[in-house]
Amino acid sequence: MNNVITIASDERITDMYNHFKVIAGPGAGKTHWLVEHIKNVLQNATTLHKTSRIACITYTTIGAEEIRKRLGGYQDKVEVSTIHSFLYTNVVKPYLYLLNDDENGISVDVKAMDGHSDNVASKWALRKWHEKANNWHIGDSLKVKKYLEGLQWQLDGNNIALRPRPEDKQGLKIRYSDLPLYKQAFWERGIIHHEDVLYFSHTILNKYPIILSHLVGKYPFLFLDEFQDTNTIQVEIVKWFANAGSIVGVIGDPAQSIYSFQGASREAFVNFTLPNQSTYVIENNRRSGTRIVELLNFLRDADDVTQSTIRHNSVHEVYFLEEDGNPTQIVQCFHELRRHLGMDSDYCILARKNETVKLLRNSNSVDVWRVFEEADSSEREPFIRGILTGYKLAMDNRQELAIKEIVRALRSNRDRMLRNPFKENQLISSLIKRSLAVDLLEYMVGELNNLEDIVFTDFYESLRQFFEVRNYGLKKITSGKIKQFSDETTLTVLLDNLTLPEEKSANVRTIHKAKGAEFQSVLLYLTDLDDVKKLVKPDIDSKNDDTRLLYVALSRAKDLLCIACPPLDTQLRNKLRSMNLIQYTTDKAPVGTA
Ligand SMILES: Nc1ncnc2c1ncn2[C@@H]1O[C@H](COP(=O)(O)OP(=O)(O)OP(=O)(O)O)[C@@H](O)[C@H]1O
Repeated sequence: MNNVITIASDERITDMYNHFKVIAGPGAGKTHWLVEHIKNVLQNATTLHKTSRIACITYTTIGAEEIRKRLGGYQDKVEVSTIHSFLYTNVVKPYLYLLNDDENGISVDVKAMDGHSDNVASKWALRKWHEKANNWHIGDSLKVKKYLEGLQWQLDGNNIALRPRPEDKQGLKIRYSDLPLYKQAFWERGIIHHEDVLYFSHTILNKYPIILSHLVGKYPFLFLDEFQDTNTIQVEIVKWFANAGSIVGVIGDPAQSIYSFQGASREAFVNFTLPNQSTYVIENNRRSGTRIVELLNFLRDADDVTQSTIRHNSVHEVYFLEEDGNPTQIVQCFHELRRHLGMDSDYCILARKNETVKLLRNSNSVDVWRVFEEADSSEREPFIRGILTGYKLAMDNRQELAIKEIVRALRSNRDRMLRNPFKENQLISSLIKRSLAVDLLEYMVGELNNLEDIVFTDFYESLRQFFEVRNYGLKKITSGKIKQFSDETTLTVLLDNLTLPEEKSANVRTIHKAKGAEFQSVLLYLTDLDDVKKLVKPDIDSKNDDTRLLYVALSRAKDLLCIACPPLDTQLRNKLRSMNLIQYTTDKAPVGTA
């Protein structure tokens, strides 16, 4: 790489008024460096005034919490948030009304708007969409649901359009011109999805660039971590901030770009440049032991970045295990190895797909939440999903987010009347929603530990009583499919099958949910031989994310790394051995090391 300056993760840069890009591999200390850089700017920059702050954008809310914690006493002058939350607070919430009813054809109930949520094509939304688009003939509701939930805003020149992911098309004949009608159904209720935040922000800032001048005054510095996973709409917005006067700094690793399905690409990061930008590289890996770093370097052989380890005293081998149709045995084997090596600190088991995570968690193979939704006509499913997500977040020590989630589950219309599954004509204010949410969370944290084995009917009844004493009425479950479902389904099953959008303490996760995290021991659980082939013949710069996903997973390990593979042929097995990976078998002795 040309004109690149190598720095250490604890090194201060002197030209803090230039745009910058920091490129570094996993465990190099990017986040550590960013936190120190923010402190440096706060201490020394002359362009930060009383009312201005530094904006620090992270990819996840867990990432934001971590940075806030590390900033300690410095956090008052820093707004640390995800790009969605930053743009929602600073652009969408205050200015979205400007777009209503103009030639964009956008009509959002701004008053009922309360944050942004996942795009879930629930029954009412599907019904509304079919009604608006008059396309009842499109069958296969499961496929349609997946198609609509995967919709993304794509930037093409000056146009932004709503498009499906290629893998969701599955022969469905849906007119692209009908897609905005799906969004419209939500917007009319004041519901906007995460991806809509980007769309609205882009449209607002494009139409009213004067807002940018105001934002640049408020945020003279804008830093973005994990920028390799930024999509093209975000890239454009960030460039607008830079052109309008903010000092922009982006940090990332092209080899860890794993969100192509959301429109991110490693090229967008590699090619990202701003006028007079300084480019820095941090070379070492401070996280992982020697063998792990060797394997990581092998995977990114085609790249410019070769890491050296700092942790020379961590020299554990990298192991592989072959599965013979018994995942439980593999997991036991991994724990046995941890014990054998004295690894008693944290661990994580990583898999590519949600289904594998479910299998490893012994969860139900039937999608119980979908059955719930199908069985009910009073929209209990999103309500219960919301409050139980809140409960799980609280158990994950994320109280503030938990309360937000419950507040959102207490949906009301523009006249502030509670929606289903509450009875009609019950007025609620935002303040009461919040106090109800706090009470409900306390109640669930206190009670659910003892109640997990009860059937849903009983849990729902206890909820009904909870609200009744607070003068709010939930509809009763009396008969029909929902009654049968409620009598047959335990709360434990519902909780086990509820995956959080982000997880902080789960021991079994998808690779995407382990981004940025680190563990003493990692088991990467591969179910597909193609992944093993990618491991032995990696392509880190490829258009698809396959090799990079493996790379992200492997680089989460500090000391012990194990890879579980499906049954291998001799050639593949020998190839792994030639890469210095040690086979660990159920008879406990690592093959070839006894
Ligand atoms: N200068 C430093 N001094 C001491 N420890 C450091 C330093 N820099 C980083 N570390 C430690 O090294 C580990 C990796 O750092 P960090 O999480 O910042 O890496 P990263 O580059 O953001 O990694 P990834 O891209 O994999 O998320 C962490 O445990 C961090 O506390």
